[in-house]
Amino acid sequence: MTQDTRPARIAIVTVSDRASRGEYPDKGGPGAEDWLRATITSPMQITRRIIPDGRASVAETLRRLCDVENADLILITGGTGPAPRDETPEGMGDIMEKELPGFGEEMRRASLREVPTAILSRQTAGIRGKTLMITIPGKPSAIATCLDAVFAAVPYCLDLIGAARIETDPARIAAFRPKA
Ligand SMILES: Nc1ncnc2c1ncn2[C@@H]1O[C@H](COP(=O)(O)OP(=O)(O)OP(=O)(O)O)[C@@H](O)[C@H]1O
Ligand SMILES: Nc1nc2c(c(=O)[nH]1)N[C@H]1C(S)=C(S)[C@@H](COP(=O)(O)O)O[C@H]1N2
Repeated sequence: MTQDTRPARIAIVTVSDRASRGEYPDKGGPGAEDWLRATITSPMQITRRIIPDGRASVAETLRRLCDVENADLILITGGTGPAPRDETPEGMGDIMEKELPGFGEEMRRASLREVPTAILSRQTAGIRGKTLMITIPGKPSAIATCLDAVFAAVPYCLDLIGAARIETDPARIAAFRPKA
């Protein structure tokens, strides 16, 4: 395990046909950024993208963020459901090297306390190189629900893959590092 002390590079990708066309303002991207800024206390650089739904659109965007922009962490919101245009998991699946299914299991469990349709989301997480990618449903309120449920494991996951080290505000998320 190598430890990287540079500022963490974090990307937030909103996947939505209508938000990408400007038919409604994107609330997911700003919501995710606010959540991260309130939670992560170590230096970070956050970038945001809004892209249309679709397997190729998601795969190309994530590949570039991983391989060219060297993101440590990517949050992807939207396109995880069963509708024909919902292909975020397929797009991420095309470029990820390892899946971390526990993320999806726990995020769905937390969401199920709020909406019975939580089981319609195929959200998951995966690794490509030194990048952790986490998918979240498009509903803006799902961001806090899902990140609250899993983020305690994210700093150690980043340690394990050789990504930047991040610290969190323990009042919001107590990062768990079993070998610290
Ligand atoms: N990025 C977003 N910003 C604001 N609201 C959103 C966003 N994504 C989803 N929503 C809201 O959540 C609802 C359900 O999300 P869902 O992803 O199913 O939308 P959708 O109808 O598939 O959107 P789109 O056609 O743009 O992909 C949407 O109808 C919209 O009201
Ligand atoms: N926390 C939370 N999870 C949620 C929802 C929600 O409103 N809140 N919506 C569900 C619904 S209705 C769908 S269709 C799926 C997929 O949403 P997506 O296609 O926008 O990713 O997420 C599910 N998970």
